[in-house]
Amino acid sequence: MITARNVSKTFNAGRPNEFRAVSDVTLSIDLGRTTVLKGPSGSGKTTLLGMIGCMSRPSAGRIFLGEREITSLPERFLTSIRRRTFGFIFQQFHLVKGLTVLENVMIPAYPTPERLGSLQKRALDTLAMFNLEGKAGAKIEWLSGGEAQRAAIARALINDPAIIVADEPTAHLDTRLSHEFMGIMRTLKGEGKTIILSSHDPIVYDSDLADRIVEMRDGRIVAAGAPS
Ligand SMILES: Nc1ncnc2c1ncn2[C@@H]1O[C@H](COP(=O)(O)OP(=O)(O)OP(=O)(O)O)[C@@H](O)[C@H]1O
Repeated sequence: MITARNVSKTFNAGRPNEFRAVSDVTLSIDLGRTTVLKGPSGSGKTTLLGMIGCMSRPSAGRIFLGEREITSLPERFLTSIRRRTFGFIFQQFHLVKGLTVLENVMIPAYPTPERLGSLQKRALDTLAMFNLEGKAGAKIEWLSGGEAQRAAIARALINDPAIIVADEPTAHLDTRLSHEFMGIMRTLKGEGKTIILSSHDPIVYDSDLADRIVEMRDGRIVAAGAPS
């Protein structure tokens, strides 16, 4: 279980533009289930996901991964937990132009003592899961929207994370690709992955994949429960 206890995040603290993006959030996320953070733009979903996924630290409150409190760990431990535990899929994919598809998929594995050949094989095997092995040597910007989406998912899976975090994953996808994305998430859930999605897209929050909907407004949780 992932637990957030009284978590807040304040940007620009002490300055005139101080802003509290997340306010006193307490939340438990079950492993092996799919949780959807739902709420309007600016409600704090990305900020909360970032803290849960060890990408940023709360200004107040504590986050636990199982029994282990991760909030106050030194940066190098946090980085190591993040890499081993979480796979991230971002709103605009954040694929790196100029690099090949294979290189993009390998990025989250670095730094690593693993031999390049072995890492490349793992990356190719991951791309093959998405029928992209033939595109491994292509520049990432040559891919179609659907291919780029699948490359982004492959990249999130390279370290075989237990938890997939996807921030507004369908925001830039058409309806067909959005459904395809949810199909891939369904397969990953079937393999036992924990999935945490943020979205204001009904294709995501109305999906039968969602076990729990957490609704946010102005940095706070206003409702949480099974989908109605
Ligand atoms: N680094 C930052 N500095 C200052 N304010 C920030 C920062 N990051 C986010 N915010 C503000 O915090 C609020 C919450 O942002 P956040 O990205 O978490 O919302 P969101 O619910 O994910 O929105 P969206 O659905 O548009 O992605 C917004 O008002 C945003 O402008």
